[in-house]
Amino acid sequence: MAYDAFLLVSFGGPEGQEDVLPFLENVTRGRGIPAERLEAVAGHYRHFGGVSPINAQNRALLEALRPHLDLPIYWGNRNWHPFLEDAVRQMRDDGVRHALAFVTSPFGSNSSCRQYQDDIARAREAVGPDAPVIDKIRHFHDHPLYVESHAAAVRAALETLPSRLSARLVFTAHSIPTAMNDASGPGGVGRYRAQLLETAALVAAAAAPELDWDLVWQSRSGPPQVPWLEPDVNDHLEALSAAGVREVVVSPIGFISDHLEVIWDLDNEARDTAAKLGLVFARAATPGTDPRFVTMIRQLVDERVLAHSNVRHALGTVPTWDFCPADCCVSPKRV
Ligand SMILES: CC1=C(CCC(=O)O)c2cc3nc(cc4[nH]c(cc5[nH]c(cc1n2)c(C)c5CCC(=O)O)c(CCC(=O)O)c4C)C(CCC(=O)O)=C3C
Ligand SMILES: [Fe+2]
Repeated sequence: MAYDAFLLVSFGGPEGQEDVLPFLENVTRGRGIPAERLEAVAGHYRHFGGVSPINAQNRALLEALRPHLDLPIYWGNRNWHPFLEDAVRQMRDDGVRHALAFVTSPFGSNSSCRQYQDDIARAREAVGPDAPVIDKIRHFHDHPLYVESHAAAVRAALETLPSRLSARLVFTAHSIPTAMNDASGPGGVGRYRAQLLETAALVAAAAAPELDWDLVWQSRSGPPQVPWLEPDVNDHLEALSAAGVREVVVSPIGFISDHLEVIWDLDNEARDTAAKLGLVFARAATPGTDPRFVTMIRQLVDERVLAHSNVRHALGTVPTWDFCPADCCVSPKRV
């Protein structure tokens, strides 16, 4: 396939106190998030001066990628500047015809895949008929370099523990409504949780096959009466402590960099929970600009540009594809 641009597509985050509320409005418009939850999340951003770490992390990723890509690079977010629509307009003005998009989430679900594709479609529509065609790069939840990047971080975190032999690995990902999980994948097969279980198993096997591990969830939102994936990481730490576990490594395999959810919900909240329980707690790093992760992106681009569809680096058995079927992760839209 002849691509003439690379587009990084991400979530976006506020870059100052005055950005916090308009950003949260963009994220939660029509989504029924309770006011108390929004207040709390606004407080997390305010705690860091109203600055989300995510935009700086994307800038750093683009700088790390630049020497590895032969294509012009663009960047657009769903929820904050630089917006996707502006990036698509710039591409159009620069004469780009067919861009390849890397979305900063490895997994399927309405929130982590379909929503990004819908937003790309909306941005193209806004720009008009001469907007470039934009293809999304496939899921990479079991790419050997995604797995190895997290596994190396788990090994490094284990090194910091007094007695790594009795440690428990606790893998975390962003919780989503159970109905959204059930509807993820073609025809609704619970693909989000299935992919995360596969990532967790692969990272555990690569990092410390002798240790027990669990997959749990973090950063639940939404109204309390709507069921989301459980258990929450904090509840799980209590259960582990009650069962006699003394040391944990928490590895956020659902995140590619240290988003606000990682630095607040894990480094503040979960760490506090662990401290109250007397658990030794180490948080494993996310890929960020790890050279393995950067190389993975290069490989995913090559996979599409060279159209060597028989060369798909993948360690697991949950299938991935270049173009999502029309019925993938569509319904229910939002709960
Ligand atoms: C699966 C998933 C990912 C991982 C995949 C991906 O990366 O896309 C993710 C990432 C992120 N989520 C983020 C921020 C927020 N997510 C929210 C709300 C929600 N997230 C959801 C799911 C996910 N979210 C859902 C189902 C909701 C409910 C509303 C809805 O149905 O859409 C809210 C509203 C307040 C609240 O938390 O209630 C905020 C502020 C940021 C930026 C962080 C930063 O600034 O560093 C990032 C990377
Ligand atoms: Fe989110």
